[in-house]
Amino acid sequence: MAARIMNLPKHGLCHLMRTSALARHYAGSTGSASPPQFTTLSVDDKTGIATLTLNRPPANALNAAFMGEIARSIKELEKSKCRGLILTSSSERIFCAGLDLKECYQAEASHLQGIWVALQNLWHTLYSTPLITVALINGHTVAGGGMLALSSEYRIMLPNFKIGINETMVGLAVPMWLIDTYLNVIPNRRVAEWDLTASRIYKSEHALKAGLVDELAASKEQGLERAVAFISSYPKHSLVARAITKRQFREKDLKNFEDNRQHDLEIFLSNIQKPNVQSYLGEYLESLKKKA
Ligand SMILES: CCCCCC/C=C\CC(=O)SCCNC(=O)CCNC(=O)[C@H](O)C(C)(C)COP(=O)(O)OP(=O)(O)OC[C@H]1O[C@@H](n2cnc3c(N)ncnc32)[C@H](O)[C@@H]1OP(=O)(O)O
Repeated sequence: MAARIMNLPKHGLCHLMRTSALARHYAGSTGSASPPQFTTLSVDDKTGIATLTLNRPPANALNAAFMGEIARSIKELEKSKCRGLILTSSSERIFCAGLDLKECYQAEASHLQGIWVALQNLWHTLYSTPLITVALINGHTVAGGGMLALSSEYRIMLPNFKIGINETMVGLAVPMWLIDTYLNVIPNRRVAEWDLTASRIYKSEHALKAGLVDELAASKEQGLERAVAFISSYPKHSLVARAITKRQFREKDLKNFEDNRQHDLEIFLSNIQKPNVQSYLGEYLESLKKKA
């Protein structure tokens, strides 16, 4: 396999910017350059398929630097000759545990802004990319991790893991763009509403039945083979038309998001800083620690 590891540029978050300026500043921006810290990227030159491996132990929890790195890799791949992207994890247990809750607890408003804008940008970049995207979910994936999986076009999951969007359980409302993303996969509005209001978490086998994932694979190796097969099933001559068609399906959600980007940031900042949400976050973090 003709594979290469790419070094891609890094983010440069300025935590001192005011809310509105910040949202404007980061709209369409994924930051400036420096070597990757939390991901590895390999590209197979023969197939044009890239594999981006999330590597921020122990839980691939998303902080601003990590999210900026993922988004920048996607943007770089779009400029290259790549046709497809496989997202996977270096951990054998966790694909992604969502936002880094430790960084959301008792944090400065400017830090929270940086996290949320990075999440918005990552969602926008992944959801809108013309690349063929596959999430190879080789571990638990919840909340922001669920967002990564659901924003991809195809999901292959290993058995006995959990997937879902549990924001309400953490005391946070699910943003509209994430509801739209969920509906793109589970178009039954009643099921989607129930899942998201109840913070429903599916086991792999049930997620397959519900249509939340597309295939189960017995191992990561088998999952990678299936992901390559999925991406390769699109003939070369169809790629431009395919990308335009994908964009058309997702355009309304992307526009809704752009129209409400600032408002979405304000809602997050107001919710996450409420004393009851912060106090619940503290207890939740304690409960995660006690499990160990
Ligand atoms: C206002 C609008 C809000 C809209 C929100 C839209 C989008 C995103 C929001 C979010 O993402 S909120 C994040 C919510 N995430 C969670 O609730 C996940 C919590 N974690 C788990 O449920 C479990 O850890 C797991 C992912 C199911 C894995 O379970 P497992 O038993 O395998 O591992 P643990 O022992 O629980 O965890 C290992 C290790 O990782 C630390 N950790 C886990 N999750 C997080 C996290 N989200 N942030 C920071 N750290 C996390 C956990 O504390 C353990 O650490 P150590 O004790 O080993 O140091």
